[in-house]
Amino acid sequence: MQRLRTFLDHHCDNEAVTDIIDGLMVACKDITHQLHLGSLAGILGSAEQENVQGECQKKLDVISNDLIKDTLANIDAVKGIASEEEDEPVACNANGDYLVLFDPLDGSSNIDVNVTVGTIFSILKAAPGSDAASQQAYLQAGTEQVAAGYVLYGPSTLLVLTVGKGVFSFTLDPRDGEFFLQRENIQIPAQTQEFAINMSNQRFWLPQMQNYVGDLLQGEEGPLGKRYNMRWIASMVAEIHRILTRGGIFMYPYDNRDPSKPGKLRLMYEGNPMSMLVEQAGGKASTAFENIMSVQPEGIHQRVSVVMGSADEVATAEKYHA
Ligand SMILES: O=P(O)(O)OC[C@H]1O[C@](O)(COP(=O)(O)O)[C@@H](O)[C@@H]1O
Ligand SMILES: [Mg+2]
Ligand SMILES: [Mg+2]
Repeated sequence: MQRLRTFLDHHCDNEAVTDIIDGLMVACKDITHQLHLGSLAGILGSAEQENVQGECQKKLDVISNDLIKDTLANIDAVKGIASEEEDEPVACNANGDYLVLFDPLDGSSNIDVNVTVGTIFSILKAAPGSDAASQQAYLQAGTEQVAAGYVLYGPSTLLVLTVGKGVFSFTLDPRDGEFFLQRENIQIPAQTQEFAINMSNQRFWLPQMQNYVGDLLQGEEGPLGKRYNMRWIASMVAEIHRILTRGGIFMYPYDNRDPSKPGKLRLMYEGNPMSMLVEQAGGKASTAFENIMSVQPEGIHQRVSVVMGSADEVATAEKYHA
């Protein structure tokens, strides 16, 4: 079995990116440990404070953010970081060439019920002379990502990674703290009969999305002519991992619950990295109107509509919006 570092040394022809991914995994192993301790360490529950997006932070959101931030700040190649849990970007090493954007703990509403959560990350090259303390340095489209991935904290801790040459997954062996290569060149089946969406928002979606999901629900009696199954874990990492394992379509579309928040998921550290993984695995990642990775970001915490997974099914969803 191949160790992560050995794999990266052969597969990733960029030493700086290898160091960043390797370093990031040190923090993710610490997060695994904290999650395993859970209530024994008194770290479940709310941190009694809000992040910049007005969302109530969990203690573990804050702990995970600090672990990743401190680890990355000590890696020479990292020029700056942007996180869901930081209002503004944080400059790290002036001589670094890379920017790391992350969601330290995705699906954190699931922590207290002991359901799968994850860390999502995206790595961008910093423009020469850019100021890593300013948002402007980070506002690059998803197509510019040099690497992306997530760590899923479930029954096992897994890393799923792309450096632009396919998607690979690694399992953490808790006995020696090493990640080992498990699946190579992961491919998402083009067709599916499984969808994931939070149905409780149905009345807030655009009419096009209501029509599409309405037709999914009609199954073999409707225009799509097949019966669908539904899943909703409320943890994007877990949903995307299912899709990378057996196909499916995951949607968190625009809705009009709150006009200041068109869509729930964040472009730069949720939408873009997951889109890179899905596309590298032969799937499709769309806002329902355009490719997510083509969206030009205007802010690091910008939200985006997400429709991603099996290529043919995402294309069908897009047709309803054409
Ligand atoms: O609670 P809802 O509306 O079902 O939303 C669930 C979605 O929100 C998220 O939890 C957002 O991520 P955070 O937990 O990092 O804020 C996704 O993982 C998930 O898909
Ligand atoms: Mg998230
Ligand atoms: Mg989060």
